[in-house]
Amino acid sequence: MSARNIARFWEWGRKIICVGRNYADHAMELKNAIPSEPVLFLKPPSAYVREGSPILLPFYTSNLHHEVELGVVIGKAGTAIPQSSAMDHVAGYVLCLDMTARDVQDECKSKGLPWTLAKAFNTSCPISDFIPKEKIPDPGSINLWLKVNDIVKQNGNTSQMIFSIPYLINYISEIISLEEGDLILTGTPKGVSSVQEQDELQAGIDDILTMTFKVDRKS
Ligand SMILES: O=C([O-])CC(=O)C(=O)O
Ligand SMILES: [Mg+2]
Repeated sequence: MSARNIARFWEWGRKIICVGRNYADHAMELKNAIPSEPVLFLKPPSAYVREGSPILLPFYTSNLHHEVELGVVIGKAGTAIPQSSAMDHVAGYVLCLDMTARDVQDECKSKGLPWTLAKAFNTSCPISDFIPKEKIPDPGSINLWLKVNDIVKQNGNTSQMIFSIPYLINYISEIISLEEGDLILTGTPKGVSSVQEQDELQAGIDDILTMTFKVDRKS
């Protein structure tokens, strides 16, 4: 058997830890308070979808939203990782979409229920190719954008994050040990909106990378 390749980390079946409300402008557009601690939730590895395969609309939503996010790929395991050495645990990055059934999430919020149905369904985590760490020397200052059918919906900069990547790695790893091949989704800037069957989503990071996904209904 050949050695495992971090550039195909999504095949390893490791955790996807998502941070919510990490950009004040997005927290405000959904009328949420600015958090004083990171808001965390999980997606299963079955949420991954790669370019060439569609994002499938769950049958139980009529308001599926896109959220473009920077994903941080963990390359070295650790528990209670100090902020000062947090970046040593990063292997690279991916561009991610945190697909969210917003109507279902709103219902979960009002009933005090977990967000699993809203956030963790099959194809709820489209990802780009792996970006080695060296290609993004300053992940705290890059532009993320997303277009639906060629119309710009999201355009934010990671400098707007409330909690930085080292802060998040320290905070998360105090609670949930990080393993090689885990992915952290770092939250979305403002501009989230509804997508429909047959829409085309294009997203990118500066001039580093773009990715394209189509929305479809399960046949
Ligand atoms: O659903 C939400 O608004 C929370 C979230 O994932 C984000 O802020 O990226
Ligand atoms: Mg999100």
